[in-house]
Amino acid sequence: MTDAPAARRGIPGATVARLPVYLRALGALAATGVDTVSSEELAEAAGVRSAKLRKDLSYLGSYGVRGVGYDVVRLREEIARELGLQHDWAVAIVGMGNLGHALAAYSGFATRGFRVAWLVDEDPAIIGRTIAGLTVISFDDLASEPPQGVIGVIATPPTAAQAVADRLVDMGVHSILNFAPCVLNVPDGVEVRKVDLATELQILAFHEQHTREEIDGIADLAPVVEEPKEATS
Ligand SMILES: NC(=O)c1ccc[n+]([C@@H]2O[C@H](COP(=O)([O-])OP(=O)(O)OC[C@H]3O[C@@H](n4cnc5c(N)ncnc54)[C@H](O)[C@@H]3O)[C@@H](O)[C@H]2O)c1
Repeated sequence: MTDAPAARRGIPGATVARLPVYLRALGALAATGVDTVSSEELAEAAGVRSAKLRKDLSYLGSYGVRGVGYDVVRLREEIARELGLQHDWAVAIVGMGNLGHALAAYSGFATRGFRVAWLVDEDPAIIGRTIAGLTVISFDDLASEPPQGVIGVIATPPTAAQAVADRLVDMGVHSILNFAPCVLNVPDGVEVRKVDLATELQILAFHEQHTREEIDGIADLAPVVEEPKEATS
């Protein structure tokens, strides 16, 4: 089912972005006791077309068995291995305001193999506080023992985000998840992923506006039905 060397060859970014979706769908199937799944069933559970799913999984060297489908446990392992999820990753959250608090308390990171290990802020009123069982430290504290293989999460105001990214990169961080609404400049070899709920809402607003225009347009084109005249005598 798997050709491991093939899985090491270049996988398109869009495919990588869908692998966690397949993983989540497979997890849900496994939880209900499903052993094997067809590409059509898995594609439907993941919300993609089955041809796309098959193409994506072919990059991992997974082709399934004709007439049987994919072994759920095995495919989960293969995707998890490709994503580097066989071991826990430590996460440092920088900026312990509203968002930082919520992220630190989010149990979904731990269940997916991400251990929030450091909480960082610059505000002396916040440093030393305990949030979700961890003590908030300063950047200098973090820099005194630069963490290895850590994923940095930026939850500071945008005005501070570039300086925070620079400090994380100086410490050897190669992977950053940026929640601040700004573009970060980082050297080659550093991967930045951006989360921006406001942008997502703007895209939905666009969709909503055009849907309404279509509905209004259809209403304008609808034939006018004349009310029956009442008898006068
Ligand atoms: N991506 C999204 O969908 C989304 C959603 C909500 C908020 N945000 C963004 O997340 C960020 C945080 O929002 P919030 O509401 O938690 O803000 P907040 O003001 O409540 O918290 C910001 C925290 O960052 C700390 N901080 C500032 N500069 C710092 C630095 N140089 N080093 C370390 N810590 C520093 C502050 O002391 C504060 O505790 C903002 O940029 C906001 O726009 C993004």
